[in-house]
Amino acid sequence: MLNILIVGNGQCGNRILDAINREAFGKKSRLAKFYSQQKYKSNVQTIAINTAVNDLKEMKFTKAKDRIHIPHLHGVGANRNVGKHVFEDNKTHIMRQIEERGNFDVCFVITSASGGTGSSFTPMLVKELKEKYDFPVYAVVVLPFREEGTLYLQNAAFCLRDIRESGADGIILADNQFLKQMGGNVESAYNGINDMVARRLLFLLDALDSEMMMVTDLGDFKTVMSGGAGLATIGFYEADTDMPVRSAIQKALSPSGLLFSSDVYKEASRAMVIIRGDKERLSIDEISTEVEKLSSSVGHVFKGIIVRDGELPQVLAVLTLESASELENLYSIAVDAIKYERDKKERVATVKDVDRAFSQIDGMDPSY
Ligand SMILES: Nc1nc2c(ncn2[C@@H]2O[C@H](COP(=O)(O)OP(=O)(O)OP(=O)(O)O)[C@@H](O)[C@H]2O)c(=O)[nH]1
Repeated sequence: MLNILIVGNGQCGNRILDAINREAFGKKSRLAKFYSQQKYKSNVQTIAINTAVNDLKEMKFTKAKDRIHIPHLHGVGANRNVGKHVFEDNKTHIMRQIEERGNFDVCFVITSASGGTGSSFTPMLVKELKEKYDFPVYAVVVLPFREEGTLYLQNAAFCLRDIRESGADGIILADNQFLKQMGGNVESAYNGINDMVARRLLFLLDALDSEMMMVTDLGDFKTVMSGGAGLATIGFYEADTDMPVRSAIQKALSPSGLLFSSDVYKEASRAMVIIRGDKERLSIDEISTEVEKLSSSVGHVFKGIIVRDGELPQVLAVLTLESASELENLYSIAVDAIKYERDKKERVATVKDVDRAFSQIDGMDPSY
């Protein structure tokens, strides 16, 4: 049995963590977690960390003892410098909370790249974890909608770089911009995206701790994640009643199945494909053909098959990327955003008009 730690930092990280707990505890009741066992096979510990107490209160499926409030106003207002200071001041407290939960085989830290709290806490937390423990730590990072503004874009660019430099064993990307077709308004898009990420992570955890017909395990996952440029994405698809497993694999690998835009046949470096379902529906020939097609363009593909009676075929693909053209696009607009913010700051520093206006009343008092 694997011991797994999942940390959700900041609002986005908290919400995805809550979606994971909802799936794991069953959706029936808000109070299900108090009465029923979680559905994880592994020993999974979840911790939500945030500076904004309201974000923590909003969580419905994560136990109160698993929500750690780091007091700082109502968040750090997308300012990563403030966030870094707040983490540093509270590092001992945060690390003690983790230590108290025991030993782990693997850890996932979930965050948005673009806010203040999660994006600054995550690289620092990963660094602390890597210095203290020897289990692998993977960051699950949500990229912003491109129209969300210059501060979010520049945060995303610096956050990703910081996470890579933190010693993380890999970064799994999910992109709000790419996934925004999930829902009509922002809230339902968020919920849809959070559910997608939660479902994929739970499937992965299940697969890493399963008795499989063909086995993939944590060791294989580590090998996949260590390939490429340290960046990865996850694809998933559940077949309809009549869909052959071959089509489900193709769909999981196609843009509509992925969390981050990529042509995996061109950009992937290593992969792990796990197929789960009723034995009758899992044609070994079809599976082998599709996996060979992928391995002929990406190199090594680990293959896992989990037999579950009565289940429709579901396919999960973890893919590390050796190049990511979409990330290059993001960085090129982030550079414009950084320049824009810098120029604005310089302008504000040199423009004295407002000071001049105020100085006109220096030494005067209001008369009533
Ligand atoms: N997918 C998804 N993205 C979210 C969600 N909530 C916020 N985001 C995205 O996260 C980014 C903002 O980061 P947050 O996680 O809200 O910020 P934070 O880490 O709490 O930091 P501060 O609020 O600045 O202290 C934006 O790009 C949002 O689009 C969510 O529930 N799901």
